[in-house]
Amino acid sequence: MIEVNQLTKRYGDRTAVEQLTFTVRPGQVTGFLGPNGAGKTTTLRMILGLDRPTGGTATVGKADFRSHPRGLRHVGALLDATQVHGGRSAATHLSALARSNGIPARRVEEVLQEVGLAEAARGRIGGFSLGMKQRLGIAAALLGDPPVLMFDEPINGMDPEGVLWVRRLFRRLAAEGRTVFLSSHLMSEMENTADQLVVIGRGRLIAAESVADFAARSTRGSVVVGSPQAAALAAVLTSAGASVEPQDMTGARKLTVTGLPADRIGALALEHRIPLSELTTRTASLEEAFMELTADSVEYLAGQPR
Ligand SMILES: Nc1ncnc2c1ncn2[C@@H]1O[C@H](COP(=O)(O)OP(=O)(O)OP(=O)(O)O)[C@@H](O)[C@H]1O
Repeated sequence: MIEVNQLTKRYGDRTAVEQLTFTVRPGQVTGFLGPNGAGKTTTLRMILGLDRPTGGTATVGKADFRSHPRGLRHVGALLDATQVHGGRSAATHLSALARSNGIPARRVEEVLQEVGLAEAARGRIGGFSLGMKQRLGIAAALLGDPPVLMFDEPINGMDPEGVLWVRRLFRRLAAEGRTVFLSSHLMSEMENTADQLVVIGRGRLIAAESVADFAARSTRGSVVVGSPQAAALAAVLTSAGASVEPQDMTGARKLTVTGLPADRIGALALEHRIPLSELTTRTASLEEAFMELTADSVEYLAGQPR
């Protein structure tokens, strides 16, 4: 369990994290989402005791992380996969970590196997791809067999096979009863991986709820309607209170309608003797829900100075 309470971090007059409060529970994968610069890494660093909060607290298993002498047995974390000594081998790197954390040496081989680096274990880390470095960082996090695991953007640089592997690994770790907390700036990465979401924007909490609840909060369901008489249909629907847009630049025969349900649109078309070629309800995707809820907190919007 990770508990964050009123956590705040300021750098001079810049506020990176503002009064964040949330709980990350065991037995589930929790996604930590926010646009670039939202404060995810800063929050993870404070939970790990690597940065000192300006205010508030972050505890792991009821204890401040710094009070645990054998850190890696308690929390495994991957923050920046590129921050490893390039001259060492993966095996040497992990062996050093195992020694300094009082972890049996046999765990090194076990985690190397687990992350698929057994073959590459004796080669220099300097020659590793980003995806391999991510695997090595995950191996280090798993080394102490900890009940709590935190990963900052773990999927960056991974190929599709690696993404699939890492998703299965996170699901399995959660099924074993561990607390699994993953950051990402992409909702699509969380859609198939996470049970719960903590969403932040500009350092503030936007949502802390299940993936399903988060998706349901997006109000923007719409209906796609196709008709050979799209212009006449648009006029009818608009006068019935809907808002109507052509579905794409070329699709003069297809409309995206919000504000009226599909059955009402069908009834109106029948009433006005307008034939329909399509009538499809679209629920907003998780990605759309995320963009909608964080729209006010994106730091850098293309083409729109703030
Ligand atoms: N050491 C620091 N000194 C000054 N400002 C900082 C420092 N670290 C982070 N910040 C600022 O705090 C804010 C939050 O940064 P952080 O790296 O935590 O965001 P993030 O959500 O992890 O973003 P990304 O997805 O881009 O990695 C940013 O505006 C960043 O510029």
